[in-house]
Amino acid sequence: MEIRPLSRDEVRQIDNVAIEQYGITGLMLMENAGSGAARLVNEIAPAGKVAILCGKGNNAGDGYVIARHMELLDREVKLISIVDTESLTGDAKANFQIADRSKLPIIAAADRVRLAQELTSADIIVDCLLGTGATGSLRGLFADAVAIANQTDAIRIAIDVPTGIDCDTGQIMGEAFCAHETITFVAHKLAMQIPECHQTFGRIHVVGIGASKTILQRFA
Ligand SMILES: NC(=O)C1=CN([C@@H]2O[C@H](COP(=O)(O)OP(=O)(O)OC[C@H]3O[C@@H](n4cnc5c(N)ncnc54)[C@H](O)[C@@H]3O)[C@@H](O)[C@H]2O)[C@H](O)CC1
Ligand SMILES: [K+]
Repeated sequence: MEIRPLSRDEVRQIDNVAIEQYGITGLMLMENAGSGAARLVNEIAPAGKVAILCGKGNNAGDGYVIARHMELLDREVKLISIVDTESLTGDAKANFQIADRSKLPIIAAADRVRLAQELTSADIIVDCLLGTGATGSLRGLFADAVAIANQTDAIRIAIDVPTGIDCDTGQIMGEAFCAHETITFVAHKLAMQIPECHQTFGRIHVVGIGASKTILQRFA
């Protein structure tokens, strides 16, 4: 089903309708998002060590789901959290806990040096730092993580939206994760129509998250 490019607010509406009116839970949406993204990462880059950079919100939550499914695909994967995992909440916290209890490697990278160490050894870097919830210029280690990732020769795959670019306006908030591939959920985002942004998004793939046709029809 072809959906026109959506704004962050429209994507949020889909989430809210799915959860509040249809009884689809946020965890179901995140599981669909993460498992679909994991399969696509495996297709795009079928070999090599995968490092998943995680921030604080549900984009990070996707990363914890992606890691679990990458391991099931027999891939070598590690998670790098640039925030204190104690600060995670909601569905992101739930999937962090599942990943942690599943003994998936989760590294707390609290500074640039550790980030650089962990990222230079990765063949594929998956950006789960910020998604549609990003606001303003990148703060703290978020800017460092993007800069370091951009300097590696790893394959860079952004989840939902590359960190550092506004998904509606295409404005770059400091520096943006320069993705070779972007795996976005439900539909293209408005900024993906802006020619100048194409080098930040790279090749774009759309993954459904289980919101039913009746929900999506309003945006067809
Ligand atoms: N329907 C869907 O498409 C689904 C999308 N999913 C994923 O959820 C994210 C959106 O999650 P949200 O928690 O709203 O936002 P983020 O993960 O982007 O994080 C926001 C979080 O990060 C901090 N923050 C915001 N701006 C900055 C900044 N400039 N510098 C540093 N830190 C920042 C702040 O703490 C915010 O709370 C979406 O993109 C998808 O990946 C769901 O998984 C499933 C349904
Ligand atoms: K991202």
